[in-house]
Amino acid sequence: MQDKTHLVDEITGHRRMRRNRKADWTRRLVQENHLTVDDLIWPIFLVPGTNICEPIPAMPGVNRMSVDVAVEAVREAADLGIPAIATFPNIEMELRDETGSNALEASNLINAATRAIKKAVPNIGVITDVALDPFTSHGHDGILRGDEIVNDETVEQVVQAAILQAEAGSDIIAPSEMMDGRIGAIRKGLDAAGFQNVGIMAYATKFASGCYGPYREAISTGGLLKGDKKSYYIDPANGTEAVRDAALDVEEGADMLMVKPGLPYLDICWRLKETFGLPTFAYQVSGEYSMIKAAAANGWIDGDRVAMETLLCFKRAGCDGILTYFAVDVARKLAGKA
Ligand SMILES: NCc1[nH]cc(CCC(=O)O)c1CC(=O)O
Repeated sequence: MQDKTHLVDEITGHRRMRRNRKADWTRRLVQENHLTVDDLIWPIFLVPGTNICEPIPAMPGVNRMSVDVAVEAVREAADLGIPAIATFPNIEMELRDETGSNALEASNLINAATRAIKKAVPNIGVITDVALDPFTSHGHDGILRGDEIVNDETVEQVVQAAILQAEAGSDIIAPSEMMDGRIGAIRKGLDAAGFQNVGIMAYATKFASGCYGPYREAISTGGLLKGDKKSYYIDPANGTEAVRDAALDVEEGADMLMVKPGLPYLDICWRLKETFGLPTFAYQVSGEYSMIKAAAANGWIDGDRVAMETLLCFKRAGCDGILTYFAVDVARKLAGKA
């Protein structure tokens, strides 16, 4: 019989991958990617009123907050070193209409929150979405005429909404509605209004995903949505189309790119970073968060460990940062406070 040790040596020669893995110190020494608090963007949900902090059942650990409560939560996030937040409003049903006209109110919920947050916590970045879905009675991101989401009219309105958000103090406009030509139009509109320093993070590749369910519960659009968003979001089957779509956003003046959802689309993160070299972000969306939370609640996975692993994987895939509902928990953990 042949000597088994000898057999392994013959196959691997002197190469032994496990030498670098043998101890904690070697593993730390060769670690290629790291997650730090600087990588985190925290998405938060807003509700009208005061002193409200209501749990979102489909997203355990995530709350809808009135502006006063949100300000304190954002202060804690800033103290932990989180660089930026992204805000999403749950607008009163009475204010929602066919065209999402509340998006054009200078003091609507999202703008009121931006003003209060920038006043109380000036050193945290505020990123605001200009899609119309929180404001429309049909839950679509744009203006619905018949059964069509009309592109150019939506873009015009989105530009006006972006200018109002910039006036309120938003640092970065993040348009998620995937209308064609929106990045260029928003850039022009912001510049003409004197907001050359307000950036644009393009939801460059937003896919028609099943992973947005809990978010729609959070801002109460789930029950409203007629049909689906396949006529404006990208087909999950299409990678090359996603790169082309992002190329237009880059050409039109995007400062940063985002991929959404995150984990099932790591190949897109990688391709965008390799192709354009712009700061590239992933949005680990509500469904991704809830899947981890649900499995952890059942005792099937170690939720904290899996959350950290997924975030690190975004870094490995080339992302400069991640929008994640885990941001505050993770920041606490990174600071040794949890
Ligand atoms: N403009 C829509 C929008 N803005 C943020 C999310 C999803 C975020 C998440 O799931 O965490 C969506 C998706 C949608 O409802 O179609």
